[in-house]
Amino acid sequence: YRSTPAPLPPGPKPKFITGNLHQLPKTERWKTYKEWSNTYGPMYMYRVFGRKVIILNTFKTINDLLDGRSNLYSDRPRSWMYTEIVGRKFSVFSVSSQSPRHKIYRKLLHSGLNARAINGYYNLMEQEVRTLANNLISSPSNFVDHFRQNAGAIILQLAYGWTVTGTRDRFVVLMEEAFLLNSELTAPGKWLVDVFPFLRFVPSWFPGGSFKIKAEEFKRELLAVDKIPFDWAKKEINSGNYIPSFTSQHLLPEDGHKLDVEEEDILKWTSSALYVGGADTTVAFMTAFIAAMTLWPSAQKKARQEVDKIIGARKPLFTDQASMPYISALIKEVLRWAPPAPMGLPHCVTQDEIYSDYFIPKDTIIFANIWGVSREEDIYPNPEEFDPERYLGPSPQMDPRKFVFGFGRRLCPGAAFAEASVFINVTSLLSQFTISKAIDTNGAEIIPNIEFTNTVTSHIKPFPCSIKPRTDKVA
Ligand code: HEM
Repeated sequence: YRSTPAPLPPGPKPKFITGNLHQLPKTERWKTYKEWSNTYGPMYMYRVFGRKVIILNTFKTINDLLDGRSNLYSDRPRSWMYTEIVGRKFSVFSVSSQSPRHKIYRKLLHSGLNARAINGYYNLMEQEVRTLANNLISSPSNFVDHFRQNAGAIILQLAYGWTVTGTRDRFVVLMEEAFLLNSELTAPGKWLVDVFPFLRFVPSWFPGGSFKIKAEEFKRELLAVDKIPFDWAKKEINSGNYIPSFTSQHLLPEDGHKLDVEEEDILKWTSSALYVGGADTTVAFMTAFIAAMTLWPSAQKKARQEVDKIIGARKPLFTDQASMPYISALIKEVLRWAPPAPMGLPHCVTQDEIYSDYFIPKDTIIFANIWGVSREEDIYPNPEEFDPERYLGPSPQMDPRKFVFGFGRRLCPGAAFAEASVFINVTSLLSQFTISKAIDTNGAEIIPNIEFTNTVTSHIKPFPCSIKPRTDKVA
């Protein structure tokens, strides 16, 4: 133990080798992390084997460090298994903030997701919301599958020019597998090689080396996710018969030059990041929207009044948002009430630091408890209550977009795109459907129990509700 210039942040007492692994919560971990802050304060540290992890639980600590000192706090943790052996080092989500690739990726993503680019996706979103509405009419209880198809169809067409057909679409299934693999691979404390890096030299047939066989499988499968859609798009583009997409726009640059191997690799990683970052999060949002509308009919009623007044029988346009304060507030409130990524993604600090009289060593993993901020009572009184009016009136509460999309140099590049796409979906669904509680066999309303999955993008687990075409409109 070397002496440190200031004490390390407080935290639960670690065990000798495994640290706090045995205490890590298995369900809705953000809730336990918020409870721990009652004991240890807004910033505390735990350990998993030798690795130090800090959880920031208040808007102030998060804003001071991840935004205020973003030049130091925007790295991602490296791990032997995930980033090195399975080879995810160059993925957009894992790339080091110190790698030149980080800036290149962000610039490229911005080119495909900025306000002007988003206008170009309007027809696609509009066409897909019609498919979504038809699917909801024919099988309303499968609403999550329909949201998945909707998000997948928009993003796969945007990224590769791929047209999704049905819920079991080949590429949608491929991408869904990637989510499962990624969450298995990144579970804390799962791989011994991250604790004892010398194990990477052990051959796969030797005791303790079998993880290498698993690693090869993961590598192959994850590579397929990035490569198969990209190679498909390339083939279409070369044939001359293709739907314009992010990939086609960059594979055929205006100056006519042919991409070299490195440029192609960059494009491949950014196209797949669009899907990985964009599909699951919008599904989580739309599911939470349905849950909120089921539980709070008065908010639904007010929102629908605004939709009927401003949009009436025509299609919603992006520009309508400016004249729909209640809908804008409702979208903010869904983001706050059920943040799609409640713990965000891990950040990592690139040098020794002091904050609030505590020492934060270089390479410490930092998580922002986004959900914790959404429940800070000083900022959001009565935080479990879904109430869009928080953001209206003379003294509005803080806009949750300040924290649900992440921080510093890692801020979500898809935020504006996500908002545009959920705006079209939310207004269209409110204008065409009534969402209410399901009725049990005795004719009583079922109050859904809201529970979230413990994953990076957290989804509300299946719950009963009723989604019906509005009786006052023609289905
Ligand atoms: C409601 C929807 C969304 C939410 C709540 C959300 C939230 C987040 C959060 C919390 C992060 C981590 C930021 C950090 O590390 O501090 C992130 C990163 C990212 N998001 Fe989103 N996101 C959403 C939609 C999208 C969409 C639609 C796309 C693309 C089409 C996208 C692409 C990405 C990418 C590529 C990153 C990685 C950025 C990096 O590591 O540099 N996201 N998002």
